[in-house]
Amino acid sequence: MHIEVSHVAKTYGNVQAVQDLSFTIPGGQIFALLGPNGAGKSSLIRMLVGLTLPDQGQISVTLAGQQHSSLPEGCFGYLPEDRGLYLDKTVVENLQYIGQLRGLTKSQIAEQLEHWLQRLDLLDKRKENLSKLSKGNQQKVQLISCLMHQPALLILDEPFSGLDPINQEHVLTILAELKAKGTTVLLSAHQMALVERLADQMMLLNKGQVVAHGNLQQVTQQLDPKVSYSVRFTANIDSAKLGDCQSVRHWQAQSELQFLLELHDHATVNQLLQELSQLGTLADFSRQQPSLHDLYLAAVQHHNQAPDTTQTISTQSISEGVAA
Ligand SMILES: Nc1ncnc2c1ncn2[C@@H]1O[C@H](COP(=O)(O)OP(=O)(O)OP(=O)(O)O)[C@@H](O)[C@H]1O
Repeated sequence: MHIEVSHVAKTYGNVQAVQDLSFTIPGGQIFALLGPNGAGKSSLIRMLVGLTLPDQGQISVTLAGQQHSSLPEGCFGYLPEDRGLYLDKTVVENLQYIGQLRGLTKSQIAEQLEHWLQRLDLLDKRKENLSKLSKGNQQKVQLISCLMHQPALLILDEPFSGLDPINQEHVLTILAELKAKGTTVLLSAHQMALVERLADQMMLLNKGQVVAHGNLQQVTQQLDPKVSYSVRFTANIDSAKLGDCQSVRHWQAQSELQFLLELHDHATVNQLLQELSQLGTLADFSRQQPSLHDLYLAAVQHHNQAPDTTQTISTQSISEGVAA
């Protein structure tokens, strides 16, 4: 299994939902699409599963040595954004029906049901109508419906949405186990902290464009993290004097005593400490590493403000706006 997406674009009316996207998913990888609402994640997924066609570009899928222009029926499990099970049927009825559609035998269905209902803590809900289940439990049933036929590829549109932290961890573990068995996974998500623990590749989208793409290290680099330093003084200082420090490029007050500082490129931490100690007694000093989540928020904000959004922000600073 190998998926190649080449210069794919999709427009709805005057909305460019997906703009010239290219990427490759080698078999056995977990590939995550991230991005704010309307970034184009679901539009891309719908093209991949063949629900819509790209306006431009190609999708090529290599499966067992054969090339296809879309995903062959039956080789993948798809969790759609609009969940599609029968609310007036029980959990078991829904899953039996899906299993039959997938060509599983009765005993295979029974085996899969036993395994997954137990795994996802749904055994006691098996005879309940879906309409009686919480959103999170409905989501878990929907997930089982994608897993029952043990597909080589899983395409999951927001698999973590509606799940509590414990169930998010459950799903994370299940996906990691499936990957270990060779399953390829393409998922979209908003939960960056979860995805960064799981994904081999991440593609961060905004307005249908790539903001950053690669493994965690590459994506972090592309988002151009600026290291900053947090300092807390034991007593009030004349904060205006922070702007006079030779080593300080930007500063921002976090409280009366605490400040966030960014260094000039040529400045050293020693120089900073010396200058700060002349302003007051330091109670605390630490290096701040922004999380991927924070970097991403800043990058999307920057991308949205840029007059020409066909440029990616990968080489631009994400730390503007902190008044000196
Ligand atoms: N069928 C459609 N008809 C018209 N516009 C659409 C259609 N599907 C998507 N769009 C538009 O395309 C853009 C991308 O939407 P898409 O659903 O792909 O984003 P998304 O990243 O999946 O967002 P979310 O995180 O909210 O699910 C949005 O502006 C959306 O309004």
